[in-house]
Amino acid sequence: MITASATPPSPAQSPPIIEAKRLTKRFFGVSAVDGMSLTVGRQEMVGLIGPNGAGKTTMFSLIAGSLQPTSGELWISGREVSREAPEKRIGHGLARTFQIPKPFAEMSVLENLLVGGQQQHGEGLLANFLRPAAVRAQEKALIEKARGLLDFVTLSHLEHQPARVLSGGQRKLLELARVLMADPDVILLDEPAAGVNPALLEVIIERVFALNKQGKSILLIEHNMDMVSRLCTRVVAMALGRLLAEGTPSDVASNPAVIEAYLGGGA
Ligand SMILES: Nc1ncnc2c1ncn2[C@@H]1O[C@H](COP(=O)(O)OP(=O)(O)OP(=O)(O)O)[C@@H](O)[C@H]1O
Repeated sequence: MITASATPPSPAQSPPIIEAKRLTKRFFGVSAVDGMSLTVGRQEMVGLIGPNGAGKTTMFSLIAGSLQPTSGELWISGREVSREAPEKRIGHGLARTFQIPKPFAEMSVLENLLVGGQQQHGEGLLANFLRPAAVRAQEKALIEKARGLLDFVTLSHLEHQPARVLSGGQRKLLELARVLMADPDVILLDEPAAGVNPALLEVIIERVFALNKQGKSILLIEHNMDMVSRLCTRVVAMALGRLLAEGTPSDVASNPAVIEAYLGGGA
């Protein structure tokens, strides 16, 4: 018998896609992140701000799994993943971009998307020998997907160019396309506006907005408050590894403790 409980939960009812509970990371006795909690709801776009050295990037590394917490817990979609490897978290729909993308400079823009390390039949010589048609079909599908994503990030015209010719902003767009190859549900975006010229910045803002509208949850580290307030409904501010304030972009930007942290470089 079908009951009401068989209905899939709405975004509002389902557990947060990211839930960090009292995360702490100490390096040689110094706490880069110190009892930090935050949540990102399904289809939510949350800004993570704070002065240099606040612990934002360390927080991303703890969420992505490239760093293990000294203490605290991390949950993805209601499942505890605190000790899981980064690859397993990717399998749970989590992706992360880097502040300074490092594409393979001599490979073409398209090839950079194809080396994304997806599970392919063609990975083994044996598979190539035994199932050549399946391998070819999968390669074709991957190329089509990569081309679609290059179109989405407005880089189609550069498909065959080596990645080294890309500007800083174009590298950010390629980085976005790279993580989209894995079909993530939630994306950790690390300073997508840094070093990007104003024209391309508008493209990045518009593309990030479109991804959120498509249903992707986003946690955005950004110093550009204009971008944060245009994109995010909720902002989390941290300083000295701790939560400082949380609320709407305008509430957080006018919070005296946040202003003091930016002026004084701490909290
Ligand atoms: N691997 C490490 N070893 C030692 N200390 C570290 C390490 N990584 C980060 N830290 C320290 O932890 C603190 C937080 O750094 P983090 O890079 O997370 O800050 P941030 O908010 O991302 O800064 P920014 O805005 O400048 O990128 C800093 O004091 C930094 O020096």
